[in-house]
Amino acid sequence: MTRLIFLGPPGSGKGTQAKTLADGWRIPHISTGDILRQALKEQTPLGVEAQSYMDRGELVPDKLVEDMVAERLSHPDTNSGWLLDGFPRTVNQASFLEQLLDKLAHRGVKVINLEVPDDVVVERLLERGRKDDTEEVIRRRLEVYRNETAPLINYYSDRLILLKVNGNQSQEEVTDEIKKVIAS
Ligand SMILES: Nc1ncnc2c1ncn2[C@@H]1O[C@H](COP(=O)(O)OP(=O)(O)OP(=O)(O)O)[C@@H](O)[C@H]1O
Ligand SMILES: Nc1ncnc2c1ncn2[C@@H]1O[C@H](COP(=O)(O)O)[C@@H](O)[C@H]1O
Repeated sequence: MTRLIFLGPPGSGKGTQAKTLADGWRIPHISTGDILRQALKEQTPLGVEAQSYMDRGELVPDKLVEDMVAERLSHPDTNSGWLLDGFPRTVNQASFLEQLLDKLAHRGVKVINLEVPDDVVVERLLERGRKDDTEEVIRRRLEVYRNETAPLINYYSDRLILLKVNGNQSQEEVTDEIKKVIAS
């Protein structure tokens, strides 16, 4: 049973790796960013509320994403495992997730921390060209990452479930390293 949380700065390859592995293992890839972008496209109340935060590179309020993740993890397809990409992003969200997984009896979670230098992620994001991949918004997302999300490295390291992976190599090499570290 594989249950993985992907951590790492914007552009570190969380979505790329989570999608490849989820397709191969036939388990759900749960990306909070993708769910929010879909809600935005459909102009649901959630999407409308999230839009201004996303456009500015700010985090959407915890409660909104926590409800989304609780709803998604309640689907039966997650009983065969899951990959979480983009959640948690704050210590509050991590502590919410811990309690939720406890209630759902989802055990054996591991955290993959994709390590990629800042200059490399900026270059990748400018090339990706999503709506929030402008220089100004990227700068803000990196700042938010450092202030709000990076503390999760210690949070999960303290819980002895953090696995470091060099994200600054080819996509295939990163995938192989992830498979290796979770097996060891
Ligand atoms: N190992 C890699 N080498 C080079 N480019 C990569 C690698 N992995 C991903 N990319 C590219 O970098 C960009 C960012 O990757 P991806 O969207 O997976 O990152 P992310 O961590 O999910 O970002 P975000 O948190 O902003 O959604 C994409 O254009 C992707 O194709
Ligand atoms: N876990 C999250 N908490 C708050 N805001 C979030 C979260 N996940 C996504 N967001 C918002 O969506 C955009 C894009 O997310 P990506 O993971 O980069 O696709 C992010 O900047 C937040 O505004």
